[in-house]
Amino acid sequence: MWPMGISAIAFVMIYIVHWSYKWRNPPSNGSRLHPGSMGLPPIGETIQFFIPSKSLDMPPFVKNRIKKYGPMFKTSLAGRPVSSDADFKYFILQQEGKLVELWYLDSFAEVFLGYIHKHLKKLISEHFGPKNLKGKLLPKLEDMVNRALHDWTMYESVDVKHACSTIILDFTSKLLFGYEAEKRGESLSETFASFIQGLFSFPLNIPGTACHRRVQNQKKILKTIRETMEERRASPAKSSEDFLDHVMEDMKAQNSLTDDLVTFVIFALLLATSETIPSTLTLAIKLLTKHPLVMQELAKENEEIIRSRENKETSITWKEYKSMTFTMHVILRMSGSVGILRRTIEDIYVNGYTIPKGWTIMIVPSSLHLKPEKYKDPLTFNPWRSKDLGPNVRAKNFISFGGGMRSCGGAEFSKVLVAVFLHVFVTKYRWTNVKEGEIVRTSMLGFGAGHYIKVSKQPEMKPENGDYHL
Ligand code: HEM
Repeated sequence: MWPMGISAIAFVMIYIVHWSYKWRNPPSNGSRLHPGSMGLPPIGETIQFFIPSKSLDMPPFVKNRIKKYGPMFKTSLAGRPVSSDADFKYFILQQEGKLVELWYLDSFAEVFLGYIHKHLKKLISEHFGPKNLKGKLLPKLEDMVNRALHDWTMYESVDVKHACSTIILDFTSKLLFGYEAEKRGESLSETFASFIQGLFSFPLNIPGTACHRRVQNQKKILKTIRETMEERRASPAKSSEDFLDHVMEDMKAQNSLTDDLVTFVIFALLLATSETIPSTLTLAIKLLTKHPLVMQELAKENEEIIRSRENKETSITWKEYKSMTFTMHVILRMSGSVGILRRTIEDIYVNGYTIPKGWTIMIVPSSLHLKPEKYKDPLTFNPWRSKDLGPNVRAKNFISFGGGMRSCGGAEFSKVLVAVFLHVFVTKYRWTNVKEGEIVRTSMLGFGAGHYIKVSKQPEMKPENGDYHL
């Protein structure tokens, strides 16, 4: 009996050692894989990857490995072999469908981006792109910001990210499917906040858990969108020329556009706006508060725009927006909250190493955005620096909105919204910190228990050479 037991244990141990060896030395068809560690099976280095960082600097996971192994390293996340690049991100983003394809750790993101690209990119661009922004949305956005900031002055403190998320979701939900938060007496922001919290929870769907709340909240929003579709089918006269109306028109000709898919895409677009722009704005406000001289410059530049108008009451024109030199590039460059994943569909050879077919390439924007060789003193807050770089250098060294065929469909909308928000905020309001939110970077950018400010109206626009006091 004993010898059999010992043989069985020995067999299991040999199997584990062999499995572990194969895991740590993945097949490469005889070519050289770049250095790095695959961690321990089956999770590899997933836990280290998800440890939150409390700084705007490059995520320690990436920074430490670049220091140890060089700009390219291999690792393993969620059971899959991953190669992280530092130097050829721009190239990879141009290789969609040739050397790489879309792939996400989160199947939700993959499905969303896959469908959107295939069916709805043109429609998204018609609604969120420069033409509609220029012709229709710009004054509406300014009006929305004016009303929101006026409301903020009524509170002793405002959680910036949450408050931004509320106004942006109210705006986009109307744009997408005519949802009128004010009339309904309910903004979608609470539901989304709860959904997002649940995204990073343990995937156990039992009542009382964050995961359960995520599922319930997702269902609730999907139901609201679906009901709107049904109402419109029942009484077409109610149509309002929004995104949903246009998709429903397309649905008549395209069988692949099912109710489920359309509902899901609208949900995903709401999700895209609910997290990204609010984080950017919160970081902008946080950094401006810390850098009064930058704040002063920004206020002067924006006041000058108003002063040079013949009619002071008019809203921002497209030309004025384009003349604003304070860009959100600097904020996004420093926030680096979005990671981009691709799967190789061919072996890729780089600098004597191979990234085998089927591997994941992890594009971490901050390892490019915070590279001192590309941006001198990368963590210094200088909103005007990207202007000095020139458009070509900037395009290659800035990938917060992705690049190539799959670049962000909401990039211009996001840029306009941030510019308009800051324009109104610095020319008409002032603020003080109530409670500073600590930076927490996971795959998204968070601010601890929230970044709270007190907002008040500026008595009047300051004289031309007046100082700006926070
Ligand atoms: C600060 C704001 C935003 C950031 C940083 C951002 C970032 C990104 C990135 C990095 C991608 C590329 C993903 C990939 O290549 O795998 C992307 C794609 C996309 N984004 Fe955004 N996004 C923002 C706001 C928005 C908004 C407001 C919308 C909605 C109107 C939006 C809609 C999309 C769509 C539709 C795609 C898919 C494009 C395609 O696959 O063809 N984004 N975004």
